[in-house]
Amino acid sequence: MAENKEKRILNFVLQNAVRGDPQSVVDTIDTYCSQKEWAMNVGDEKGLILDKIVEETKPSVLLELGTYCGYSAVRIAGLLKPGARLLTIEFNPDFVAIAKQMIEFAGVQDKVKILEGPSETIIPQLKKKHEVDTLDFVFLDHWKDRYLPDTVLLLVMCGMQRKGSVLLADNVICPGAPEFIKYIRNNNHFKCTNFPSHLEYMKAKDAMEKAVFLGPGLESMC
Ligand SMILES: CNc1ncnc2c1ncn2[C@@H]1O[C@H](/C=C/CNC(=O)c2cc(-c3ccc(F)cc3)cc(O)c2O)[C@@H](O)[C@H]1O
Ligand SMILES: [Mg+2]
Repeated sequence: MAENKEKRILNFVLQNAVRGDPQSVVDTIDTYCSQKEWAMNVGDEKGLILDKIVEETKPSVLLELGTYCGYSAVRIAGLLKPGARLLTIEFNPDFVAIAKQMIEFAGVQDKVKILEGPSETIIPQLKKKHEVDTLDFVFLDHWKDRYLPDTVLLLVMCGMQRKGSVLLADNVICPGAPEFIKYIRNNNHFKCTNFPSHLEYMKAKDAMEKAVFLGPGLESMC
């Protein structure tokens, strides 16, 4: 198996984190990625913003786009109430394998289900194949130019957002998601809040955008 950065991150966790302890896994990844090799995890500073928004939303059904190594999946799962579940979509099979082991090591495999494949294919399957009625929380952290099309897909799938559903997008400054931001801030069915922060493990400015769905207008009733 080719040794790559993601494998080195996983091995560092397996050797240094406490099995069954999500916070320990998150802290260990942050230690490795801040001291040894940078990686595109949401990280500790933006992670605290993510934590707060998950805790105040008290979601039961969550979706993440872009699992990568499973850092945010483990972080979110550690905050969920009993019975709540996180579906996380990832199309890179190598990253799926890494994230699966990361999630199992953290002991949150009963709360997290990795859906392997492209979001544009899996989102339309959520209702029928994955028994999702509506989503309480969606974390966008995949390719930045896919934030907008996938948000529209989630809305168009009718009922994928209920009144009060929360969309949280990483990296709206760095690398940036300008089309998504323009759309969501001008859509009067969403109430948006920006959370300034910094790029994970760096000094560069970044931000997260929270968009609360206010409910469908008559024109979008399905
Ligand atoms: C399009 N549909 C898709 N369906 C399923 N999985 C998808 C996916 N797109 C991407 N993915 C996966 O999500 C992940 C992609 C994440 C993209 N994230 C970034 O590009 C990113 C990039 C930076 C970054 C910032 C500054 C810089 F200099 C270099 C990088 C920081 C971040 O926090 C980021 O999230 C991968 O695991 C990829 O395989
Ligand atoms: Mg990110």
